[in-house]
Amino acid sequence: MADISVVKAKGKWKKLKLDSSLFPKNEFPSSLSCIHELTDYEIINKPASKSRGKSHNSEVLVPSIKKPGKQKPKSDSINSKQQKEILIDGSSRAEKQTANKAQKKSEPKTADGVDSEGQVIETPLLTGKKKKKKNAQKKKKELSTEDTRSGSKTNKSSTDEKESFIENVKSNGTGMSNWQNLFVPGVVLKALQEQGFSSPTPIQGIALPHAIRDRLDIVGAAETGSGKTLAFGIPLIHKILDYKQKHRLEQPLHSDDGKEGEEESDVALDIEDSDDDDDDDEEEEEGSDDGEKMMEEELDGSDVDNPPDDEDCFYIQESAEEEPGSMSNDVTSNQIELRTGPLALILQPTRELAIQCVKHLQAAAKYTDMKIISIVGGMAVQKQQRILRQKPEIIVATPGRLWELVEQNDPYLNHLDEVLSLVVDEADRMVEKGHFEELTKLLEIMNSNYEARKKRQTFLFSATLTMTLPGPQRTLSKKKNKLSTNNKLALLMKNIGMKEHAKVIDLTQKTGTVDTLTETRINCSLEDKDLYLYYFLSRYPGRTLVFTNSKDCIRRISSIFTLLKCDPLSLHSDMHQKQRLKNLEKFTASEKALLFASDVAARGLDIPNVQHVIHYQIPHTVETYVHRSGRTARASKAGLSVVLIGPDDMRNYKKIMNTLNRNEDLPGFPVESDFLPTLKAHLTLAKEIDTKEYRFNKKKHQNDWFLKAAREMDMELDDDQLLNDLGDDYQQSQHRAELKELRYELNGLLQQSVKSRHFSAKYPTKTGRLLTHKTLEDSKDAVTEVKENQQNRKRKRPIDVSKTKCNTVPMKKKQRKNKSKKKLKNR
Ligand SMILES: Nc1ncnc2c1ncn2[C@@H]1O[C@H](COP(=O)(O)OP(=O)(O)OP(=O)(O)O)[C@@H](O)[C@H]1O
Repeated sequence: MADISVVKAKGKWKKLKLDSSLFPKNEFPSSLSCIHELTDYEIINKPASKSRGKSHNSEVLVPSIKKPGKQKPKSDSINSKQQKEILIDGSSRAEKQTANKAQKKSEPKTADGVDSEGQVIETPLLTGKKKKKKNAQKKKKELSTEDTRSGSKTNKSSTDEKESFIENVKSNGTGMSNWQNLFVPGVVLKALQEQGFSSPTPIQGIALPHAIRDRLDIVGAAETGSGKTLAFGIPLIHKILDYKQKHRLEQPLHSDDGKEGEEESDVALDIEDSDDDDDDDEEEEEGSDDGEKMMEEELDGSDVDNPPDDEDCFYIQESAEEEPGSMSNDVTSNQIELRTGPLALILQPTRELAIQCVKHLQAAAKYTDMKIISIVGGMAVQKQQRILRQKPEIIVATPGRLWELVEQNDPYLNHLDEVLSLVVDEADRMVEKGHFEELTKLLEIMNSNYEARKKRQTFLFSATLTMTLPGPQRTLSKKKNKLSTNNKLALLMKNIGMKEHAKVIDLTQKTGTVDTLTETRINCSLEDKDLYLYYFLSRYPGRTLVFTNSKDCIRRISSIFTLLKCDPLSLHSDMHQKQRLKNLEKFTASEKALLFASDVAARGLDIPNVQHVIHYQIPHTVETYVHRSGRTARASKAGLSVVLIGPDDMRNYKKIMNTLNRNEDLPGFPVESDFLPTLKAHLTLAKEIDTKEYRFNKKKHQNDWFLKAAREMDMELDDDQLLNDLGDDYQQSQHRAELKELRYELNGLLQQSVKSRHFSAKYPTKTGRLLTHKTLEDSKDAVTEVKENQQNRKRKRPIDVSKTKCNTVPMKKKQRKNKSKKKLKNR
């Protein structure tokens, strides 16, 4: 084990002017905003302890910055505040204070000087005094209760953070500078820049420093499409890069193509040229030239025994710890590290989400050698076991399949309890039926390793997390369900081993949905739902996602709309995984694609530029409404949601609106009724064909099944009794001919353009133009149409919600009585 160098501080920390000449090749690290220099110190060499895992008090690590100029000796002892400033360099004063608080919070939970992950925390030795410790503990207690509370206070502070973040972004303008101070590794920044992510989203801007710099567990709630994946994904990548850097071993260089060397220099573009001046030859060539002394840090950073009880001392570990959040460029694949299991685990509720999450993370980790894979149901188990043998750093999994592999004693998954980071995405969904059991079993295994659990960083994210967590005005319809979900979530947070001082970031709005989403409704009878859907799809072609409450409904409307040449795709849980993914791909590929989906697609799916979401039936829960609607209007883009409200949907619709604090009814979607008769004719014909085909095929299918079963059992069937009557051959061919004719007729109708009914040869000339038939396609985009319609209505007369036919906001009893009295009078 390497010796430890102890630094005895003699001088003061002095702020240096930032100058690109301080860095090799004039590469000024974009994330750096300040450097302090220790003006005088003495290095005392101390032998390192042989025991690992022991606490070490208050190591303070020298920032890995090339020291320019000479150091002026000064006699003052080191000031703790100044030390901290160095370690959280690049952050604002407020951030520094937060960091200090966060440090204080984490101290008493673990051994002194080691944070919850067993990493060295930047607390000076001088805090050893009892009184100060007590104060710090008191403060920590206050802070942690404030943070973990999901009530208004936390919400308010998240809102404040959001406001100040938005202000910052505004004042910074566009450009990657908005990522500064968020401690994003340079390699990741480079990938983000390539993707055009010039600015972090609010959840990213707020979560990243807390996760990376403060190393806090995070409970995050933000609207759909707000970039939550990277809000937890970047800290994960950061942690793994950090880990790899600390645990690299020498490995024969890959001399074949020199690719890695190239990658390395690429990677160095945006990154701080820090302390990667290690023993590795290749890195010496590529790396920094300042000749600073570095050493490898031990796995948990706690290898220092008996630190001197000297207030002015701190340690330089041989690989000097970087400031929290900073990351060197030393992340290429010519290193291996001592690990036997994955470093991070992300749990997702659906297969599609897991696969999508892998894609997002792979894009962000493009310039690292990190392996990120998915373990999901519906794929061959053997194939997944093979992939696990490649030792991926990050596993994104659905609980069911992961548990199956754990049960089969997969050697790599035997080390699941050692992961450094754990994410439970869509956490409120994960505690629902179908996931909770496996999740609990997985957590039991993961938490069996107490030490690892203490070090682990945990993230719980969802767009509707705070709807499930108790809070003001978040009441859900069924109290029983609500309680059980709350209990489960509380249980999850406990079982998951989230730390007491987890940071709760709630950026969800009172209305539950994003500002860029336009929400509308169409009230209609049950039978007319198909007609309005057909109207919408024909008039506003664009990538449209239609949600239904049942698979049977998807099957029915799929076949009708196929006959109507709308080319629908479908997605539901009864489909084979391959077909599901294929359909998703097709939907993503075409700008005018139509997808009929069950709620398996409601959460998380990030399909670019979905223009419209239609709720064919109102969902059963408010969360589902929010998630379904959130498939459009993502990443600040505009989107439209239309709810088709039949009489049966009214109750749930009202409840959802109430839960989402809507004082007004959703605006009605403007429908030009002139087009409806023609569309109805198409639809009627399509339904007739569908019914006839369906009935015949069903009977035929049953007969085939019976005949096959009888053959297998060597039985003779009495045709008349058991088999459906399909008619004789002649009748059957007549039936087929009839269907063919109907199809021919329908196709003929579909080829004609749909015109408005009310056109006559007489027309008003005052307009100065000849009025012609309006065709169905003559329309603006749906969002513009809704907005213009709303403006026109406002101009004409103020909307009195209580008098509109489609009013769905619950009326008070008294109002209702008055209304019926008036009606009686009028009669
Ligand atoms: N900083 C950024 N700038 C621009 N786009 C971003 C940024 N971060 C993420 N995105 C993009 O925004 C989209 C939505 O991100 P993401 O899927 O993470 O949202 P989410 O909050 O998890 O949504 P949901 O709650 O629906 O799961 C993605 O296409 C992602 O690539």
